[in-house]
Parts: sequence; structure tokens; C-alpha cells
Amino acid sequence: MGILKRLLQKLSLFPGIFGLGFICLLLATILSDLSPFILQKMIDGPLTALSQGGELGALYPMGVLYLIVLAVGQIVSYIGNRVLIHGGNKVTAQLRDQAFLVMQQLPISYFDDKPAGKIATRIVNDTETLRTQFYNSCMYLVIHLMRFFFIMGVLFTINPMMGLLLCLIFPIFYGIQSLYKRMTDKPMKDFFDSRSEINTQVNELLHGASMIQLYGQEERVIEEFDQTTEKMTVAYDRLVLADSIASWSLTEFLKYIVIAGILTIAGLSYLGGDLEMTAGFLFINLNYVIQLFDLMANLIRRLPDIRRSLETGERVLTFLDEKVEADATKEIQIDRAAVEFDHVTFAYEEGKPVLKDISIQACPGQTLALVGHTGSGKSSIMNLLYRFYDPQEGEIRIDGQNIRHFSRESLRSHMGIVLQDPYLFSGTIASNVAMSQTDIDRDRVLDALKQVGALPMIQRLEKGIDHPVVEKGSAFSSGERQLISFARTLYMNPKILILDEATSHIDTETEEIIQKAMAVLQKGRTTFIIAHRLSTIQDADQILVLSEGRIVERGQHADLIAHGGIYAQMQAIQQTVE
Ligand SMILES: Nc1ncnc2c1ncn2[C@@H]1O[C@H](COP(=O)(O)OP(=O)(O)OP(=O)(O)O)[C@@H](O)[C@H]1O
Repeated sequence: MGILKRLLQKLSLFPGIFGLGFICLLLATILSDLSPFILQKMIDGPLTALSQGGELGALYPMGVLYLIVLAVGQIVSYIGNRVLIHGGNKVTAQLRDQAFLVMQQLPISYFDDKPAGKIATRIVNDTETLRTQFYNSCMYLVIHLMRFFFIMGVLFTINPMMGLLLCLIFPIFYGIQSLYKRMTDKPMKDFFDSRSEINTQVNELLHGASMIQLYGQEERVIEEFDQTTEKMTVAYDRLVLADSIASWSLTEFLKYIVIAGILTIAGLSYLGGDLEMTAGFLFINLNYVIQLFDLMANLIRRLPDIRRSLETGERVLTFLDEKVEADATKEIQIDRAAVEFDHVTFAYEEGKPVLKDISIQACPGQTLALVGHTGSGKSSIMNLLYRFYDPQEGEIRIDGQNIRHFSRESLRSHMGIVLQDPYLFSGTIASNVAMSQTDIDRDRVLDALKQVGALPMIQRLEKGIDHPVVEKGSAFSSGERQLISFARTLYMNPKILILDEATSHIDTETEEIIQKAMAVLQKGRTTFIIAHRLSTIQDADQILVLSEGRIVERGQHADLIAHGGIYAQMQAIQQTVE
């Protein structure tokens, strides 16, 4: 289906709003475009009579009628505009909500090669562009076209010769419109490209601010940003230039030529003694010609806007059409939490497997540690367990159920995850532990914080568990963020626990507290630990050693040391370093 058609179809979501707005504007157009007839009647009637000794009072009824028509026309036009702008906002908000929803339902793999700034541009800027450039322009286009043909119709009726002559402006109009389009196509594209680029750069800057400063990259970053803003400024200047030359100056110039022409012909006819038109008739002709040219100037700008906004519309609709992740609706029931990887093979990119023939059996309540050099596939195994991705071969089962057949949401509701760099949401400590803004069991929150040893930290804060968390918890140390995320996991009480290098950021003193809390945390839960520091996993029931996507060693600490393989080497190296 065409982009134009699909965008216009969105209007049908709010038929009442757009119907009312359209009727109001139609009425306003009729009132404002017929009002000059009252002036014509005034000029040719009471005003002409006044110059020949008539009564001033005869002017009043028509004057009042003119004012009433104007006032009603303006009020109806105001209502129509407000209603249509409201409708445009609603359509845009709906598109934005839809885009946001799609973003949340996209598979994680979608984000692997897409800069976050570009996706933000689709949701924030492109939808806004559709509002201003497409929906608003369409609304004005309809009004202007209606008025244009209405005025042409009136002119043809009252003065067919003038109507015919004015048809000459159609090719001129087309010429100016093509010129405007040529002058604005490239700058408009540059403008949108640089806007998207700016979003990407700001996003990267925000995420990498500390690294940029650490590596002294400020100048390079500023220079790149300057180049993009310069490109945007140049593009915008060109747009303004095209606006002033093609849509205003040229049409204004033409307008005055036509007016001068009409006045010259009328003047010559008057001097020749064969002027048949009245002053009121001359006024109304001039009035409509002026309006016609003003409409033309507007149309010249609106038409390319709509055409160009179709490109933005295509980008937004393509994003909305992205294949969201199909998900099963069935909810998984987990009682014992026995986890099994059965000959699992997985590749992020086709033909490049990063996990090969992985088989794991975790009995309920067991602790499994995944170790291996960087890039060996530890995180990828966890990515499969919480179904960020599905394996190409093999099965993952929990309590004998293939997790692929159950909804991701229900699966993840049974898993507590503590990441290397825990993510805190804006809110309070309590809302971060309870993962809710409203339904917070304060006693359980405090208990969870106490169990992970975070109580001393909380007591130091003036507002305790109501202390605000802003900017992903940047005001807390990484150790403190981890303590809060531990408490969150405890509060959630999951059946399966995933600790991704949970202790790597914590100082020795805190580590002791955490180790104790972890023992509580792991009790009765099947736990997977991804750890580089082997000292934290010596008590694990199973240690799986990964190398290049394969499990090359498995067993308990003592067995693996005795085996003298990769694990023993890693242990020896770490002991030397420590
Ligand atoms: N999103 C991705 N797209 C493509 N390849 C990826 C992606 N994520 C990871 N990889 C690749 O998969 C392999 C395994 O990565 P993984 O993150 O699982 O290793 P890891 O053992 O957890 O490493 P580390 O200890 O450094 O975190 C690596 O070669 C990595 O480059």
C-alpha cells in the first residue's frame, strides 16, 4: 500500500475530530471568501451614494453585517484549526506510541547493528516531522486548494475574461514550484540527515562521556559535532533562501505585476470612456487576485513539504513494520528449576557459531559456574537462557519444558539477574528494589537490603529507602548499585539466579558482605555464575570451562585443579597475580 495512503488512513482513527475540523474550515472559507462581496456592495451602494450626497447611516447595516461575517468566519476558522491540530497531535502521539511499542518488542538482535540515536530519531523526531510537515501541511493544503478553486470559481463567475487570463498562472505556478523543489530537495535531505546524526552523536557522548574525557577525545568529538551542526546550519540557510526567493519574492513580484496590469487596463478603459466596471467590481477583482497569489505562495511551500515528508513517513512506517519478536502466550511453570542445555549450537551471524554443541545439566538448587577466556561464550549461554536469542540447534529445557514454547515474559519472571554493571531506574531505592513505583512492600524492601548488607549504606542516606535514584544511579558507587540489585533479586525471589561477574566491582570489605548474602541468595535456587575471579566459585557444584564456544572441561574445583587443564592454568595465573 502506498505510503501516502497509509499515512492518510491514520486520519480515519479519529473520524469525528477530522470531520468536525474539516466542516468548520469549509464554513470559514465560504464566509471569509464571500465577505468581499459585502464590501463590493458597500462601495457600489452607500459609499458611492455618500459621494453623491447620500446618508452616512445607510453604511451601518452593511458595515455591521461585514463585521459579523468576518467575526463568525474567524471564530469558526479558529475552532477548525484547533480541532485539526488536536487531531494531528493525536495521530502523531498514536504513531509515536506504536513506534515505542515496536521498539520494546523487537528482538535484541535488531539493536546489534543499529545506533541507538537513529532509533530515537525515528520515534522522537520523525514522528514530529510527520506532524508538522505531513498532517499539518495536508490540512493547509486541503484548505488552500479549497480556497484556490473557490476563488477561481468566483472570478470565473463574475468576470470570465479575468478568470481565463488568470489560468495563465498555472504554468507559472508549476514553474516556481519546480524551482522551489529543486532548491530545497538537497538541503532538506542534509537537514534531516544531520539531525539524525546529531542524535546519534549526543547519544554516544552521553554513554561514553567518561571514556571520552579519559582518553582526551574531547576535541575530536567537538570537531565532529561542529561539522554536523555546520551541515545542518548550511542546509537550513538554504531552505530559508529557497523560501524567500521561490515561494515569496517571485509570487509577490508576479502578484504586483498582475495588479498593475489590471489597474492599467481599468485606467485606460476609464480614460477611453468605455469603462463599464464599477469601483466595487474593480475592488473585488483585485481582492481575489491578491488572495489567489497569497494562496499560491503557500501552496508552493506546502506541496514539496508533503512530498518530502513521505520519505520520513516511509522511514517511520518501515520501522513500524519491523518484524516484532513473535512470542508464545503460554506461561511457563517452574517448580524445581532443573535447567538443561541439550546439544545447543548458536550463532549471532549465520555461519559463525559462537556456541557449539553445548550440553549442561543443572540440578535444582545447584550452583554452576561458567569460566573461560574473554569471548569464549559465557554471556552467550546466558543470553540463550533468558531468551534474548534462540539457538539454531538443540533445546534448552527447564523442568523438562522446552523454553522456546513459552512466553519470554513468563520465563524471565522466574529469573533474577545481577549484571556486571547493574541498571538502576529513575525513582527511589525502594522502587528499584521492589521494581514498582506504587506496589511496594517496605518491610520486604528493608529486609532484602538488610540481607545483602546494604543497611549501613541506607542508614547514611537522609531519606533512607526513599532516597531518589537518578540517571541510572550514577550518584551511587558501582558496589552500592550492585548491593541494590542484589536486594532487588532477593525481593523478587526467583527460582533461577544469574550472576554475571557480580562481584568484580566490589572492594574486599564489601565482597565479604556480598559473599555471605550470596549464600543466602543462592539457597534453594539454581544459580549460574559468570565469574573471572575463580576465588568466588570454588564451592560451585559444577564448574564449566569454555573455550571458543565449547565446554572443554567440567567438574568441581578440586577435580579441575587435579586435571591440570585450562582451569588449573587460569587458577595458577590468578594466584600469581593476586
Ligand atoms: N551481539 C553480538 N553479535 C555478534 N557477535 C557477538 C555478539 N555478542 C557476542 N558476540 C561474539 O560471540 C562470542 C562470545 O561472546 P560472549 O560475550 O558470549 O563471550 P564471553 O565469554 O561472555 O566474553 P567476556 O568474558 O569478555 O564477557 C565473541 O566472539 C563475541 O565477539
